[in-house]
Amino acid sequence: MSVKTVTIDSLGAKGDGIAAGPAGALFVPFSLPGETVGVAVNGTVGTLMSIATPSPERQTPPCRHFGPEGVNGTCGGCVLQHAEDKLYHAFKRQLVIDALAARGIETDVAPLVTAAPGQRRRVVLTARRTEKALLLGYSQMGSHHIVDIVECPIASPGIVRRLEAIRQIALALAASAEPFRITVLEAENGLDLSIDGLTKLDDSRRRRAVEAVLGLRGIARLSVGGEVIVEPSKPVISFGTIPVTPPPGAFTQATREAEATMAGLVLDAIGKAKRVADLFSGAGTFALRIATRARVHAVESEEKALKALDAAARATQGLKPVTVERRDLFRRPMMVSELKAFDALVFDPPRAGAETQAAELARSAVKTVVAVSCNPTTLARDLATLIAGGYRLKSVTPIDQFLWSAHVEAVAVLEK
Ligand SMILES: C[S@@+](CC[C@H](N)C(=O)[O-])C[C@H]1O[C@@H](n2cnc3c(N)ncnc32)[C@H](O)[C@@H]1O
Repeated sequence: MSVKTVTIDSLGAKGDGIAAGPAGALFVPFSLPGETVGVAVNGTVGTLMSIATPSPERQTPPCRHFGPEGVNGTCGGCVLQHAEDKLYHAFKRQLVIDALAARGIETDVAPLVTAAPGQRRRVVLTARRTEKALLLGYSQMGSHHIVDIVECPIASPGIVRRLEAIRQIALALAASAEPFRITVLEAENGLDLSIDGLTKLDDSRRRRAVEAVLGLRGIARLSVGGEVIVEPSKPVISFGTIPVTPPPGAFTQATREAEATMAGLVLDAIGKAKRVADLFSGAGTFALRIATRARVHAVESEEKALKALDAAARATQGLKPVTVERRDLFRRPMMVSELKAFDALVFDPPRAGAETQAAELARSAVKTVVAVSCNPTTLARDLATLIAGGYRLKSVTPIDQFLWSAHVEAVAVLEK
């Protein structure tokens, strides 16, 4: 390993600074464009050792776990706390612009809808018992080491306030030094904790975990491997005005604010459409809101999510008809013949995108299509397919949901 002085030219897609290194691009985490930095070079990665000329857009990271002055960042949850908002926001929007341009799509990308600290209602923590205590936090960047957290400025105050309670429950569950994951969702009536990766849960640990939850305030449900262990009150979140109990560990948008923005864009785009399909619907984030004004068919591969959606629709007065279909849309996309039933369609796939579905959709006559995405690269690929099939791209809005990460959401509206 050698130590070198380099100047950072730009930010890469993962938020690392990029410099010209001896063997091509050198990626330097926690550096910013224009900075001259000392780095320990190991292949294509430079570990930041010192900053000779800091960028005027460098700021003191708000979280103590990010690393001293942004040098040698420790907690793997964030990559860009050291960048001022203007630079950080431009970086996020540019991720979408670049991904579209790489597919030959030149369009006006709307300003970024920004995120603020304290908004995350859903975080995924890792816990591991040690000889003396319990580590609870995020994995350190590039390693399995868990950074034990006492604060987390991205998480909602309701989660941060209960970190100690989560720690007590995790301690009751942990049988060995094996790490396990805790998905924490702040529901409207308390935390919904869903544990994965615990290989065994004997009766005494189960009992201790139940006692821990019942002795604490503010925990709505604890599940292990999808099984509900204790549920002092059914966790509820609302999609618009419609209450839903999501299944343990289910996908939910990570912030209410980003979800509301995405849902608003979806509802604006579908306008007065009467028959709408919601593909990759999850537990009904968009479908249930759409059902306040149009008939909706929700398609999703997770049975429990669909059950939650269906139960919420049945329990809510005054909605238009909602139908649900369990289907693997990668293997069995909705075909052109089926798509005839709809005048608008929303699709919100996982990071892999919706390649096969986009190909069918491109050949369809569905008038309005809204693509919601957490991955600009696959979004751009799927949009290119739709555009080649005759769709016109009306708008693309980037939305920040994962503050200080290199992830960005986007909502694209198309018409034929
Ligand atoms: C990004 S989430 C969006 C969920 C929902 N639209 C929302 O906003 O809450 C993607 C959803 O796609 C579902 N999914 C993943 N692979 C799928 C597949 N092959 N076919 C159908 N649904 C799938 C996941 O279960 C998840 O609910």
